[in-house]
Amino acid sequence: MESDLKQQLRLVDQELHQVQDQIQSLLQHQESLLEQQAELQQLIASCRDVAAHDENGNGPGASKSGGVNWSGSFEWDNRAADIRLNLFGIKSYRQNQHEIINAVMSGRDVIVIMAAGGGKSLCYQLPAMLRTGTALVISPLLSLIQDQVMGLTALGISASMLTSTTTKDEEKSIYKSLEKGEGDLKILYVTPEKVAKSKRFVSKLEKCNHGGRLSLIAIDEAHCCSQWGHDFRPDYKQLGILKKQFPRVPMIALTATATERVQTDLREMLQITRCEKFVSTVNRPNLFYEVREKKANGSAAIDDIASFILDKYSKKESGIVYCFSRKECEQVAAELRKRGISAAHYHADMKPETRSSVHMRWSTNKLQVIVGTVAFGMGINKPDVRFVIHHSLSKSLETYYQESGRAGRDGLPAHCLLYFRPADLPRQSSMVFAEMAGLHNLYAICRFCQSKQACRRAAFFRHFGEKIQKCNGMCDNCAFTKEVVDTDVTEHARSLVSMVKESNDVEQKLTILQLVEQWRSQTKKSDTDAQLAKDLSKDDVERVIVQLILDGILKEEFAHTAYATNAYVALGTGWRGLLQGTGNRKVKLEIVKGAQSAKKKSKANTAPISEEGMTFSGLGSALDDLRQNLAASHGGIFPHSVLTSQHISLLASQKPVTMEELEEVIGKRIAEQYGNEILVSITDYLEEHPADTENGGAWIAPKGKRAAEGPSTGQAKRVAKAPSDKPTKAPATRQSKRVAEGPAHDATKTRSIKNFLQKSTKADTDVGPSNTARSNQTPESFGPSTTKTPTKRLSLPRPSAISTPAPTTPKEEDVKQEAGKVPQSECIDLDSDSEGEEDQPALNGTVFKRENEEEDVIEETSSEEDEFSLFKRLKRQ
Ligand SMILES: Nc1ncnc2c1ncn2[C@@H]1O[C@H](COP(=O)(O)OP(=O)(O)OP(=O)(O)O)[C@@H](O)[C@H]1O
Repeated sequence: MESDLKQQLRLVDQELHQVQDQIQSLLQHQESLLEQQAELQQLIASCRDVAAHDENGNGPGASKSGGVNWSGSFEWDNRAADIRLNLFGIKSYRQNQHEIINAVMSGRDVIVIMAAGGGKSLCYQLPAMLRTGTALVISPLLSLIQDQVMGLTALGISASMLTSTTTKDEEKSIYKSLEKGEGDLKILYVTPEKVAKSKRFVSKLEKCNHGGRLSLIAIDEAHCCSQWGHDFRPDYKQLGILKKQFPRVPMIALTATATERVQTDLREMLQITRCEKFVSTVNRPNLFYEVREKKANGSAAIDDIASFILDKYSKKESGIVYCFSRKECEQVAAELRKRGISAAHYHADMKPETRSSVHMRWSTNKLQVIVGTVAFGMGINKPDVRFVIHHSLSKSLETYYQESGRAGRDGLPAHCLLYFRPADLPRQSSMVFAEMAGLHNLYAICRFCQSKQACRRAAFFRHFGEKIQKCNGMCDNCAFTKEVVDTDVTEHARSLVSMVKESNDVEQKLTILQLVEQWRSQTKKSDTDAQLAKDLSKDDVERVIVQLILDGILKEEFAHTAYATNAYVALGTGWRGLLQGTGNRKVKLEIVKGAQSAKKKSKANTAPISEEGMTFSGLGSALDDLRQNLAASHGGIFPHSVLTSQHISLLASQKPVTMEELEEVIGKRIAEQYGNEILVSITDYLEEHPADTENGGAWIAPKGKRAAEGPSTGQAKRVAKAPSDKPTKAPATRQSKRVAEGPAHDATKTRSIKNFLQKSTKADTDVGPSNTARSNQTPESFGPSTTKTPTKRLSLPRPSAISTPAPTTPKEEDVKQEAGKVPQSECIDLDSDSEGEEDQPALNGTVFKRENEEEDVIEETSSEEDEFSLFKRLKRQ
């Protein structure tokens, strides 16, 4: 009787398992359908936009909504143009900026989706300058806030922040300004916590609004509102109260990426359901995407990374290497240092002083590479990051887009390199499986990595629901020719799945790596299957297993211990179909045979320029030196706060030689601050290179490679279109024409400019026309008054000119000190040919310590508060 019942129970259990599998599979299917639905809706919306654009004859960013053509003329146009050029130093608007500014100025709520480096800040900073009162900006990280406030202060804009680092006196004066309108505070930055937790602050805001002085509210990194976004912050959820309290104040929510679902969340949470939406392309044409197979041997993998950096970035161009765990960061940084690269680790488990110092050294180009966990993320404002390397897989395509997108924010060529090894999958999956759609997102990036043929860029377009655009050879699969064989591995797959079934039947759990080992050793011994083992390398077997997981034939299962989560392989929903051969189910694997070579250039295809480093040449290089020196002598501000790379490119091509000409390129404010030095640098250069009509000193890719299209400057385009490896001729600007006409003419001209400068400097010192403006500036903003000696040739050493690493430089010593901090006991054996065994128990599964990145990020946010004063102090030193 009892045995009958037990038999029945077993049957019910079995059926329950099957039902659960089916539910799981249906849920996955539902998830993927929802995703497709969102993507299709977005595609339909963008088709409508294109149709509207065609009808109206407006540009792609033009937006006409509710009868308003945001690209049209508005009463503030002239004032806006004046502030744009003369205050912000920006010559023309980029896609959508003008329209967004018009919508905000018209009092509308707006969602802005614009890629990293696209120019989101201008969209709220410019209206903040145009409108009366104070703009409130909510930003998630102190480091971001601090950079923005410093940048604005350097431009002479009254900007402050209210954070835990604000002194009582500063707070008092900010509150007075909000309450009574004292002072002229134009932009106030706060973290979301301030809005969510400080009643006092909200009541001051109410007073500010009551007095008609709350000009607008900007929510930066707005994707943090949504649980569907990649960086959810609970405090962002509270921001809905702002619209409730201040319904008439325009709100602008900005983010680099937001799927349709995230956008819906944003609208609802911020209570701006009737807002205008401006979506710019996610395309970053200057980024070259590449996925490489990561070698199983840890040391060989680092060798690969090191030679990539040393070969292509020998001028110490900045880069980031992302790692999975803190321990891995320390080890990889130490190994890179051993290979002659100036690198330091960065993660949440470091003293605030050390973290701040690493960040500072990297920001000021004294350290080439930061090796960080994803905790080193959102706060990065450095525009000239030339490469982002992922030593380990990201957790989704979206996070990869964000993390790799920290490269090339200045619009110049940069390289995004991801090292993928299928055996890295369980490390990530054991971290994300509990997240909503965690596995679904992780498997999407695995598919991206497993593919040897599909365009990487197209994967991003599809993911973000955007129409596919040309890649122009800017990813490995489009740039390189390789023989990819679509290999039928159905038999191998069957054999692997049988093995999983057998072990599951006896309740034995297998990790991916254990399955690989067991399968290889058993098939080698088998009379019938020995050939199967010979067909595939160990790496290929790992790839087949991951492919089976991606196809739902196998699945991952997770088991918890007190300290870790273990990932195992189990039977997925499709295993029966494969084993029974129903539906002619085939399993295919893309296998690359032989070496890859660069594809022949097609009409659209440029050379993979990011294969090479990028640097300025000629006058561009002289101006690059100058901005480094000026930044250092002006209280250690960032070089791009003096001149952006776009400015340098324009100056190098247009070669202005009078203050008026210079103002046309960089605007009055920057010209007022640094104009004399810039003109001296240009005239000196022209004097020394009278025949320099070539290239104009724009950025060049060394070793004769062509540069990709840079930021939206005419010069960038011209360089990109150069038909040969020869440097491109400068456009026929006034100056280049003049130079071409004869050096004698120019020499006279440059001498007279020098005379003029000498005179004007003297006048400056005596009565100082530009002193009036400067007298209002804080010493910290503008530093020592180097503008007083413009005629003296600036010949300070060029920081970036330090070529090969010299072990005795203080910089290297710093780095060695960092190395000394890595406890030996924590170092993995990089020579072992292990499958990540350093993190695994001997027998029973893949164990990963819970050093997850979320923890890192949270820690960073809190400890960054403490770091701020340190950061400021270090910056001043
Ligand atoms: N219209 C423009 N023309 C030239 N440069 C511009 C323009 N608009 C903005 N920039 C410059 O582009 C750079 C990036 O701008 P910004 O920091 O606003 O980007 P972002 O969209 O906020 O990027 P991220 O999401 O990475 O923070 C800045 O140096 C900014 O001065």
